[in-house]
Amino acid sequence: MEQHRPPDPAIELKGISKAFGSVQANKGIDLRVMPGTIHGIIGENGAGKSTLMSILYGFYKADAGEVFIHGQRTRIPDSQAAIRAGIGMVFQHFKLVQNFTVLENVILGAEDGRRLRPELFRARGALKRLAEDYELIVDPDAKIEDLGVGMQQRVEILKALYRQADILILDEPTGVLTPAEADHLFRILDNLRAEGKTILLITHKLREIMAITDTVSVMRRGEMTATVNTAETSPEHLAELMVGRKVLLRVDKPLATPGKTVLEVEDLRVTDSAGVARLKGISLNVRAGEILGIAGVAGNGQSHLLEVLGGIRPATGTVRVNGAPIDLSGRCSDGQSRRARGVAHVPEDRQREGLIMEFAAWENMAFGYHHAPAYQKNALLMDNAAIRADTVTKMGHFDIRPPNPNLAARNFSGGNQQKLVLAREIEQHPDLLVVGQPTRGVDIGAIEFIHQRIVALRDAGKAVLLVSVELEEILSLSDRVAVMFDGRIMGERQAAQTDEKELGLLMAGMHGGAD
Ligand SMILES: Nc1ncnc2c1ncn2[C@@H]1O[C@H](COP(=O)(O)OP(=O)(O)OP(=O)(O)O)[C@@H](O)[C@H]1O
Repeated sequence: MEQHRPPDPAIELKGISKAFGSVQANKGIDLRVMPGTIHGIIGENGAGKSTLMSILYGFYKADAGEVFIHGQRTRIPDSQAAIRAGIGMVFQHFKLVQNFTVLENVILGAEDGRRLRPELFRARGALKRLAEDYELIVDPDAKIEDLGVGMQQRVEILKALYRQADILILDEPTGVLTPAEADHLFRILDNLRAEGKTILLITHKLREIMAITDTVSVMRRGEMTATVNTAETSPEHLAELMVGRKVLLRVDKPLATPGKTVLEVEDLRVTDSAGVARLKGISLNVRAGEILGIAGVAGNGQSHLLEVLGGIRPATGTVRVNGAPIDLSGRCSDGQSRRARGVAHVPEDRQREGLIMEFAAWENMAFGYHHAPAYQKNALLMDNAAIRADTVTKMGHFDIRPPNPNLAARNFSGGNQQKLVLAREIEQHPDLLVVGQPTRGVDIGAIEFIHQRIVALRDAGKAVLLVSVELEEILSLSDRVAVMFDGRIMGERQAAQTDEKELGLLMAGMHGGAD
């Protein structure tokens, strides 16, 4: 009788190692992923997930180890080789040409010496088929700059599929998506799996791992420590495998005892450079010892509110901190005076607004606080040694890895970059913390820690304004919740007296009953 040989794994890694200086980012990694499956990769910040994917995509050269694609030993010295091997990557920070159309972006780099016009014609047909087969619907003639992030991500996927990828790597694909966009992405991934494609999915969201993957591997400190069938595990078990201890998946906090009003916002209005009204008369207040959460689907004005409060976007209206009005001209230098007034700001986009990526961690730690007396040597000079020492202390408090103050911000993993910004702002013990998406890209152990620190700030009598697209985070951290829709506050609720359903209705612009 003929014996059926099991198929070769779509991806097999054997003994992959990679060091950056003294940091061993990957240590002898073995991994097998079967074709037609979705395989999740989880792990703490800095565990080495992105490094491993970069090796598979030919961005980094491994120091040791072998890659087999569908049973064939494959060398991947660059991304061209990865594409030839049928591997496609969907980046966190998209690499599309903004003023080109979707179609032009899809063929860019794939023309392969062929003539442009027939290639465009061919691509138009291919996009139509891909849209039908996988629900990957995008207008081929739209300019990238006019598309939202969810659509841009679809273009990245289309680009990979157009190049015949049958293995797709997605690194934190839902970090920038609205919940509806994330659901759509998962339908696309499901369709791709049904067609036999193999998908590697890096995410910190255990909910996503449980919902979509077949198997999941856990990385810890550069090693692959476990691989399990998703159906045989639970979020609690995965969290424990990842962090090596039990993790509280919900915040446990005492009731708030709010004091005097710290932040008063009255009739705040913003019109953007294209003349579109983004904030249409926002009024709210936050008292000492309470956390006000701002819920809302991304793009309803929350980012503009954060930027105004952070001093980097002009607005009309009134904002008072501890009773005194603050300047709303939006000049960057105003950030400094705000800090002197006890306002700390964690922007939503750590790479654009929170850090200077080429600067060392210690330089970033002084960013905005360079006038602090502890950082001054004398009237003219800053005390660099003191800033470095302070950075090391803060890195310890926030478990930032590696705890090297001289490393440039760009050489930290994404989650550790986020922790650098949070450490800088929270450790100032501000009267008012304005924080956007505090746990984006952050691992589950660090989320627990960051949540505890925000609650501790509240319990020390400080005021916190929290913006997050994660409804779970809003509900578990906030004392009061205000919902934003289309530049307005749709309603306000005590967090203990509302739920995801009611907030969801408000977030969709529907009034959910009495205010
Ligand atoms: N180009 C580089 N130079 C120096 N160190 C680097 C470089 N790239 C990554 N590292 C280090 O390698 C380690 C692994 O980083 P990697 O980005 O792979 O982690 P990760 O698991 O993807 O983390 P996160 O969940 O935070 O994105 C980290 O300690 C990081 O600081």
